[in-house]
Amino acid sequence: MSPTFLQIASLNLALGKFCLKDINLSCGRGEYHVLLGPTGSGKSTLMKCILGFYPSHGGAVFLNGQDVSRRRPEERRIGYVPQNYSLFPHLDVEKNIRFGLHGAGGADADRIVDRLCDILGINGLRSRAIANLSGGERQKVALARALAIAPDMVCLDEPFSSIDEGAKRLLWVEMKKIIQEIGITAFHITHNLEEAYSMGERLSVLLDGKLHQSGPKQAIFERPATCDVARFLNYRNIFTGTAHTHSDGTRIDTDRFSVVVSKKITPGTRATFCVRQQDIKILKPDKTLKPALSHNRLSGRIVSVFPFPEYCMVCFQISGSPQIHDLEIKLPPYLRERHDLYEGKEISVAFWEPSIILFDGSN
Ligand SMILES: Nc1ncnc2c1ncn2[C@@H]1O[C@H](COP(=O)(O)OP(=O)(O)OP(=O)(O)O)[C@@H](O)[C@H]1O
Repeated sequence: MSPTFLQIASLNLALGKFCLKDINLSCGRGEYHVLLGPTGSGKSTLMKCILGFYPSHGGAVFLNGQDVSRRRPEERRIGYVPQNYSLFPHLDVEKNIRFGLHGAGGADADRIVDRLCDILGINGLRSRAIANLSGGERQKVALARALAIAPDMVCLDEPFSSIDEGAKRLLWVEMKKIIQEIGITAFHITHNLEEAYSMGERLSVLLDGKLHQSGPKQAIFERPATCDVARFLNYRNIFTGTAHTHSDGTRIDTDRFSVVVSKKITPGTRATFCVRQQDIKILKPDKTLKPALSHNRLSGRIVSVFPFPEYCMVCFQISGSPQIHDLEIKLPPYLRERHDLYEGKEISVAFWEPSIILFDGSN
């Protein structure tokens, strides 16, 4: 991570029944950081603490090493694009952007507005009324207004929520490029997993007012730290079982099956783990099993097959299990034909150890 620019230290806030609980988060200079969480998890509230709209009830916000917790919003030099953009409908595009300059005029102000209109590609919109702009155009005007103060950081609250799916993807790329070109730190909030993955360099996951995980995006998407993060990221196949000593590490017995992991876990403790859907292999009956797969092999039947265009989803029931299905397996579409997968077929599946994610607290 580049040198820290934003640091939130042990921040607490209570708003009615909702609380932000002991938030610790840092974001490097020039980093594009995405705060991810479901609706109502407290993302906007946390952003408003950074902006200085809410005083915290304990803890501090540092910008560039300075404690800004007692500074007013306008003293923090943060550009803000609110969720609905909050553009002024009675002013045209250019006047909206100039508003960001707090009424300053003169050659410097003209130069800033010209540059922002150039960078954002909105020169042609300068005299247009806000009411006649598309969602994407409004978003660029809101961004230009936020950038007019030459901030050190920009906070973007769900900037694509009112833009249709197709346009969104193009804007993800365009907006990130613009912000990187300007070279400022971005703090962006969303509940959209694809948006977070496409735009963020580092991510933080906020669930019910608590920060569960913060780090490089691959680490979060590939190794969620808690089962709540995993569930939010659409992970399936989450189980809890009891740990037992095993010659290769630990055997975890769930009520339906056992897995073996190399980590040593105190015998008798409960461990929660997940088996990644895309890492479960369907075994060919005639092939000898690779040793790496031999510990974690299960027999059963296919309960259903969903051939989606991008992948094939197979629901698998372990022999003798009382559940309708135990595992969801995600395969590339061509494997459906190769393995001749259909409802009711008896199959064996296996997974190697790296596809088993042990969650924090499994000691
Ligand atoms: N001023 C307030 N007084 C009392 N409760 C509040 C206040 N502001 C927000 N809340 C509550 O705090 C919780 C978090 O709200 P917040 O807007 O931060 O969530 P969010 O994660 O940004 O959600 P969304 O994605 O829907 O915008 C919600 O339950 C909300 O009702």
